[in-house]
Amino acid sequence: MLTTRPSDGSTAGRKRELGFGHSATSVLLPTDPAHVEAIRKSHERCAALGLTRIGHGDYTPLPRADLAQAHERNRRLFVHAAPVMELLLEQIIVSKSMVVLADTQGTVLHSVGHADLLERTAKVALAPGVNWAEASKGTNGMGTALVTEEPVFVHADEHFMYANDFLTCSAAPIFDPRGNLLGVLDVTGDHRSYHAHTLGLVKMSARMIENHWLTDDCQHALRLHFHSRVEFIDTLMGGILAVGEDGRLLGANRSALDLLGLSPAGLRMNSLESLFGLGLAQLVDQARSAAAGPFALNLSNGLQLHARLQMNWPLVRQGTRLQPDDGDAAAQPVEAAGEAGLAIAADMAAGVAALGGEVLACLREAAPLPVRAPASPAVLLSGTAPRARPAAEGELPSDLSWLQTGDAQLDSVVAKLRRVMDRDIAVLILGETGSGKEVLARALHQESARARQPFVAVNCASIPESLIEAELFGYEEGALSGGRRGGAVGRILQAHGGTLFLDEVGDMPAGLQARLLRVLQEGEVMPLGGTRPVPADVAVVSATHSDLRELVERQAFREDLYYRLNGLSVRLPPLRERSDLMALAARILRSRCPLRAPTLDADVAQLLQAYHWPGNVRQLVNVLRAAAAMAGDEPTITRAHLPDDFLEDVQRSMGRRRGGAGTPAAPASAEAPAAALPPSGEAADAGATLEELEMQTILRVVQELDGNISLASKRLGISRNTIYRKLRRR
Ligand SMILES: Nc1ncnc2c1ncn2[C@@H]1O[C@H](COP(=O)(O)OP(=O)(O)OP(=O)(O)O)[C@@H](O)[C@H]1O
Repeated sequence: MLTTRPSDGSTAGRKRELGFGHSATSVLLPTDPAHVEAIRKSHERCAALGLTRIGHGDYTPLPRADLAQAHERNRRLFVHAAPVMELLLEQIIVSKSMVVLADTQGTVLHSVGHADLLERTAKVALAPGVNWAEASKGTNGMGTALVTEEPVFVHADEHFMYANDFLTCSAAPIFDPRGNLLGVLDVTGDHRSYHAHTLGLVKMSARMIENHWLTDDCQHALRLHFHSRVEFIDTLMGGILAVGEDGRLLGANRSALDLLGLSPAGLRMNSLESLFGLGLAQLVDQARSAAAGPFALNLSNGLQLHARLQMNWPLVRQGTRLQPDDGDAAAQPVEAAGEAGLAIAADMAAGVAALGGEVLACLREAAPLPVRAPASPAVLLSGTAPRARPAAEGELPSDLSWLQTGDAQLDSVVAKLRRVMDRDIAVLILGETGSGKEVLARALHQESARARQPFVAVNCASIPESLIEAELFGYEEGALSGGRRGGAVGRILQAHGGTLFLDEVGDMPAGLQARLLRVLQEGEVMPLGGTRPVPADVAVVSATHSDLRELVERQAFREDLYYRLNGLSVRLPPLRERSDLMALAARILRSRCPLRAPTLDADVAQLLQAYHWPGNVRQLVNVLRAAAAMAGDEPTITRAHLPDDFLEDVQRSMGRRRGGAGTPAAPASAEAPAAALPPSGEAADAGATLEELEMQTILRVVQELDGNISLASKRLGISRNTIYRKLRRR
């Protein structure tokens, strides 16, 4: 523990006595004014949010279903990060620390470290599902790095809450090649395990994840690797630019932005021509004439860079354009396709060497007890990095056929979509909440020619109205008070080349509808505060549970936008109308327990088939996940394993059906759960409309659960967004 705590929480007097194992040693903490200022500002933010230093924060993990959704949303990040995290852990294994990955909301997605590494309490607090956003835990590595979007080190009493004084954290944000924040990587340990190089290792690891993301994203694009020093081209310090066949810049790693002095928004405004004064064909010619070696590139500011080109397909020249070879034997790949990016392990080994060979030695020496033997250099260099496990929950569709589990209505939806695919026809998906609209949109993207490009989902109902414009269109630096340095690329441009999924599109504010229409018609976006429109090539898929036509009639939705979005509309059937419930159930159980999925006993199967599923597939997923957990190692799920609230609901709806009383067994509205759950305690208002009954039920459940929207969403079988939206409209 720290021997002293400055009464004002300041970071002055930074030479602190730290107990290190049994032998106390003194450590010089960073005195960099920028660091001191960053911590001070973070404390100010926490105080402004009403947090107190004596507060403890809530360490309850997200409910399982919400965590599964977070895993699903961040599956790609996990796949790229997991092997890097294992290797990072190897480097710090002796330092009593955990390596943690959190999403942009600060929710822990994955953490690795040995059970003995941290005291149990801290280990539990770093478990998946716990939130470390600055707004909930005060100043801390993950939360503060997410707010500032800069790497940060938070040591001992630099944490805003005294409860976290015993920790030391080093965190670095992770960005995609277009500059969008993906999450944060962090090393947290007992404060006695402080080591000056940890932040360096974390930054390096975050860059490694970003480089692998870029290489994967742009594996069919041409990549320019460069640095001002030739020996650094293929190191973590090397810049990488991904270039499209037409010379457009598709993405860059952080080193490239640093070397070129560009922000992510600035990248979009530039091309090969504007940066290097060269077209793509000339660049390739230059690379070829340099034979196998690097070639020189001159920036307009006079700086000389050394570069090499890499692509995974041969190019042929067509006049001034280049295009993939269609069989011309004379066309040579600029470089052999075998090298699909640097191996992660080799990256780490090179990175450690770059940080200074003494790092590992220091970390090892500092440790009183090596917990696990570090990987041998042979393992580090051979490229046999630990493989990422597939995310435990939530399979993702690989294409449309993934959705064909035996329902004729679904088959017909898939057939229609295949007919319009890749034809620049906007698709509108209609369906009740939880029926799988986003899953269908993803499957469509995966099967389309745009599959290697981004799929960007925007939930128009969950973004506050004041932020949605900046979120969609992006902004230039200075255009937004409180905006980030360098501006931000909006969601539309993030989807460039890929698919933009507008969920709950009926909730888009009226003012924005006109701007969106212009983007769709003109194929370009003007970021807030921008002076030049930026081309945006996106396939648009939108979804809604509302009756858009009715919104148009009520003039709540623009008719011209409606027709623009509705090139083809398809209706996803609600689960109660589907004939493939058993096949879906089997899939969900398989994804939950891949090795030994339990089966359903006949009674449960009958019950599931008779139920009307107001929350659709989402509710089925929740019920089966809970039942599978209850069943544990038992091979069959019986009624006893089903959640109580679900059984009560089944009984209530069956009772209603038996009693008749004119109550439909299946809800009539898309947002139907309220119809399935009339208010308990007092009798429902006989004269109330279905909508009013629904609202009464939502309010009752939210009240019963002390305002816990996540639990209410599980109980009602509708998404949290839907609850928030309905409560807002009250
Ligand atoms: N065919 C399917 N197989 C397995 N799981 C599915 C399938 N379709 C949907 N799901 C699961 O059901 C849940 C809800 O799906 P999704 O988010 O796509 O619904 P939605 O209609 O977009 O919901 P909302 O209207 O609330 O946004 C997710 O957990 C998803 O993984």
